[in-house]
Amino acid sequence: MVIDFTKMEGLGNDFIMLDDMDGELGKMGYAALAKKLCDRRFGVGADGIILALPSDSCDIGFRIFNSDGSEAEMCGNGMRCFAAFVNARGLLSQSRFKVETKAGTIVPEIIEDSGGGVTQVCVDMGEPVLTPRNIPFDVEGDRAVGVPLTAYDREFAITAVSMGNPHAVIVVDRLTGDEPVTFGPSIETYPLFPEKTNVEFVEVVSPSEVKMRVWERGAGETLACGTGACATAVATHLLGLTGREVTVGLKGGDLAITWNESDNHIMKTGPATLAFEGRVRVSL
Ligand SMILES: N[C@H](CCC[C@H](N)C(=O)O)C(=O)O
Repeated sequence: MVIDFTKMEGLGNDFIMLDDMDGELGKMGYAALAKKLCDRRFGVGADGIILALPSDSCDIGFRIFNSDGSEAEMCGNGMRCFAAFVNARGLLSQSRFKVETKAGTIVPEIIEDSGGGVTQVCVDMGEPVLTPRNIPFDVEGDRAVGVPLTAYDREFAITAVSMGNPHAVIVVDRLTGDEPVTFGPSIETYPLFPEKTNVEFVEVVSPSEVKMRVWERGAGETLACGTGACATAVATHLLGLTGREVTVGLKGGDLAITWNESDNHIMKTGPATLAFEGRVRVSL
């Protein structure tokens, strides 16, 4: 099958954007397609694929598959790219729309075309989920804040948050940068996370600024993680370390996160960038 695609990235977290409104790609199997296309040697190369799909409940549907073929409930950087993609393809004409995802209804709004293929997008990411059984994180209680967990003979204090997808946020005194590859794989697959987890290592710079490095479930270390930035802002606020407006500094750049006191929604603002468009012949 010959497939037209658009390659986009949000702070270096890169995705192959695919229009599957006619369902033809789904017949190949999205998981196998993701593994094939995301391979950085034998394919196009990306952290994941993102599909535009019909929806009965929202303006449009969204699914994301990691580079290992696993499906995630949501993707924050990918949602910004998705908004710019569906707008550029004319699938939707409005700048603010409702998207059906496995994490519920998500509302992106295109706020500025910065030129050069860069679009600024603000996404209403919905409410964070803090109850461990709904993350899921198999510990008692109605919140998991600073829960001790040992990996590689080192104890970590885990604050678990779901943004539709699970996150284990760990605050460290000072980031060395090698935490994700050193500790990420063992925490991602820790038995207390029955659906595995994304893992964020965080250094608090001030009450309004943190630095974060991430090991993503199903993708490994990435340059940025949008849902992870939201989970980080929630976790550091719960720990009393930051306010409700936080700039999260990632390897790929900064994301502005606000956790609204009024409606408990998380707002995330950042860029979506067009890398290139292409056509690929795939046989699975
Ligand atoms: N690897 C994640 C999905 C992508 C999330 C990340 N790229 C983002 O920007 O939120 C998971 O399996 O939950």
